[in-house]
Amino acid sequence: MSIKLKCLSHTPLRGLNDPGADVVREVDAILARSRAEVEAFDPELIVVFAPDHYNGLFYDLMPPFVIATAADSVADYQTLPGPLSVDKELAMEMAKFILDSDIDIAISHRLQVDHGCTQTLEELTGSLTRYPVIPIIINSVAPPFGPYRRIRKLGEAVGQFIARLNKRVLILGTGGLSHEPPVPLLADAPEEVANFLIAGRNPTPEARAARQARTLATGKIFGTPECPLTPLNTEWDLAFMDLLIEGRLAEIDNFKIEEISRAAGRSTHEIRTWVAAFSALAAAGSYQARQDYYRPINEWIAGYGVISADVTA
Ligand SMILES: O=C(O)CCc1cccc(O)c1O
Ligand SMILES: [Fe+2]
Repeated sequence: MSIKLKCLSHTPLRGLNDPGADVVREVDAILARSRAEVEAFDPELIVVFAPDHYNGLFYDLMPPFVIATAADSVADYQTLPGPLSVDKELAMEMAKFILDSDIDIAISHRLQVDHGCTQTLEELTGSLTRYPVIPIIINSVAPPFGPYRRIRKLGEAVGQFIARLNKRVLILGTGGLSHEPPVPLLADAPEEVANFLIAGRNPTPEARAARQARTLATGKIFGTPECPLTPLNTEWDLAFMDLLIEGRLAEIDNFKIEEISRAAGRSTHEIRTWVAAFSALAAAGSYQARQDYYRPINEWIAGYGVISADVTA
């Protein structure tokens, strides 16, 4: 058994609204190094915990957790199109194991996934099909959310399953850290917006373009007084990464959803994917973790962080 973890922020504005060349080079370098590590590890399975941003999942039936036995990329922003190489049989076995562990999880036999899942896969493996993968989507964008302690339980069940496999497994978490991009809320939404949030799957190319233009326009002003959205919160991000690195996962059970939204932005809850990833790793053995990178990047609307960890025993 050999298990590695990488958690990193994603942002569809990477390459669309870049910060200065020095920062771009730094991030390119860290991603290149991460990708080389994955290549050297040669995982037999990738388990990716990811959010969805109203591309695959909508309020007509919004599940807290979904495991996919098959998944296609919606190719939003500049992400790759096409199917992911999901290990169908193993995904079903994992779903059964999770359910047997008293955790309710939805199963999709044909899930659409967005940049929240595919960007990190591409950055770390060069494609959507390089290795067998199991996507697990954790609702991080569409309130209400279950408490953080449920995310730990989900992660623990996945970690127990992985530990029995006798495979080289890479666990990924993607999203966060602090950030608040212009994602609409259902509460008080005008009818057109509500319709999109409830049943907006497979939008027209025009609707997708309009949405992406809105994200880009926000990226141009994010972090300035002109922008009403919650700014990035470096202090919050560093404290969260320290907590993970120091293995203080039990403290996450006290995380307050509304407090996090206020302090660090509504989409900060994408860190639920990091919580699940670390909980899975911790359930498989003791781990050692390191912070590879952190920088608050307004142009990308992201407290942008990268963490790696390995099971040591
Ligand atoms: O398209 C969307 O709805 C949101 C896009 C988006 C922007 C910045 C950081 C993110 O994590 C992210 O997902
Ligand atoms: Fe996101």
